[in-house]
Amino acid sequence: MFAEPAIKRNPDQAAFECELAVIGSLLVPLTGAEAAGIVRARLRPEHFSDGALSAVYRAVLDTLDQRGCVSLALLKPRLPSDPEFIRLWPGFMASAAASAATVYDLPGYVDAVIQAANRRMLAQAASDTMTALRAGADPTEHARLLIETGDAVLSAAEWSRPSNASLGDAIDRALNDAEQRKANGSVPAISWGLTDLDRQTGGLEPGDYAVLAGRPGMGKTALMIAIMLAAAQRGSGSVLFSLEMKTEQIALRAVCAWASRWGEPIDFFEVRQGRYTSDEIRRLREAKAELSSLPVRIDSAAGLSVPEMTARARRYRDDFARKGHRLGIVGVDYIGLVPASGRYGGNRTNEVGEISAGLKRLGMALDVACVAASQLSRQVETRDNKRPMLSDLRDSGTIEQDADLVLFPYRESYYAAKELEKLRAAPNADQAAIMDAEQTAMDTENVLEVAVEKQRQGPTGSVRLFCNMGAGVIRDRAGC
Ligand SMILES: Nc1ncnc2c1ncn2[C@@H]1O[C@H](COP(=O)(O)OP(=O)(O)OP(=O)(O)O)[C@@H](O)[C@H]1O
Repeated sequence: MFAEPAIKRNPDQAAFECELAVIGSLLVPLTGAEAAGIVRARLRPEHFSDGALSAVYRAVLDTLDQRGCVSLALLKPRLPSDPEFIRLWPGFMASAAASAATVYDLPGYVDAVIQAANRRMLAQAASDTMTALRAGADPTEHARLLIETGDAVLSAAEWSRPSNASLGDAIDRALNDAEQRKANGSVPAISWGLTDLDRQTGGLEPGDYAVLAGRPGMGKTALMIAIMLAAAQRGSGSVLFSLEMKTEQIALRAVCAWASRWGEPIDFFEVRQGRYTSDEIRRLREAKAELSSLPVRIDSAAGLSVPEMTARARRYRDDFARKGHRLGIVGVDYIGLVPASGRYGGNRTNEVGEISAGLKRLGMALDVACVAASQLSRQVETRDNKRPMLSDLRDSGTIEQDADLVLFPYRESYYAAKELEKLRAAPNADQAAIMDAEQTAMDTENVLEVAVEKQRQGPTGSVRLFCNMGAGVIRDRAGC
């Protein structure tokens, strides 16, 4: 066994031997490329216990990619140039080649390397925290560090579920899903609770990241609440992280919307002012009883970061599971209020990119759909046609790339009402124009368009839903 200090500084001998076996497997002439396919998806250079090993791993993968095979001569230009490393690495490569894992055993070795990396990371965070706390450091800052580290460890454990990498198994799962849908009449894995939107998108899948983007007032929050409640009613537990509104405000909107689904609308603004009839309060109490039995949680803790949301969502998921429910949707209202890590020194585009990628990871790690609201810039309103376009997301970090689905809720009535106000306030009011505008405002009052502008797994298109913004109702138009 090769064990000189420049390569092997970490005391964890067993982990080091696994790292050696992994690198060795990539050096085997006939199966190196296959081994690379197995390790690449899960093992990152940082998982190795030593910078020199990370460099070797990276160099071997790059060489396999570009040349299709590895040899000491091909690797040499890609490796660290410090003299001690150069002296030791031929011996190290010989040891690695001698202890190579077979492609059959490789997943187990990869697990062991990741496990050891997580052990080191967690131990380091715990030891740094202890040292800092003993020296009087701010506990909240260190609690955040521990949550972030714990989240990274748990996410890695969830990513490493067996069989995810096998194409054959994945095809089986996809075909089984398709058969099940055929048998159940195309019931989606996670329904939006809105038939037309389900038809347009096929519903949501665990791991999907969907973004509801629009200007303020378009109905993003109302749509988010409607989706959460309807999904829960159809059996998918849902958690809404509301960074904008308090739980009580969301709850009032939810109960008014639920009580108003098919009857006379109950305006949440009026109820909040204490203005309601005895019939309305009776309907609200009935709606409350129904909603209380649904697996829905509203979490409005201020300033939650993505790792904090992930940690909390995991707890909600486990809590639901204990009660026999499955967490299906995690909603975030809205991305602009999620704090970033500070790594990008205030560069908001990069920060939004970090948050967006984190939300995609949250969905993948917890096997749930993540639905996040995002506010578009004023630029949308400088155009005659104020319907948003994908290019309006260009300033929003990598949202457009990260999202599996991008939906633009749009209410013509919002602009029609403004136009009417403007016409009425004009000094020489044009009566014909006012009548036209009144007609448009009336025709559009209960219409919410949702444009599906990006869908990774299907076509784009637009659906028209019924809305009553005062009551927060958003539902299918059927029966209107
Ligand atoms: N009683 C009411 N009658 C008509 N419209 C109403 C009523 N109450 C609220 N609204 C409208 O509903 C919209 C707010 O909906 P919602 O909060 O879902 O939008 P949003 O897109 O989330 O907005 P923001 O980004 O500002 O939070 C606003 O345009 C508001 O004017």
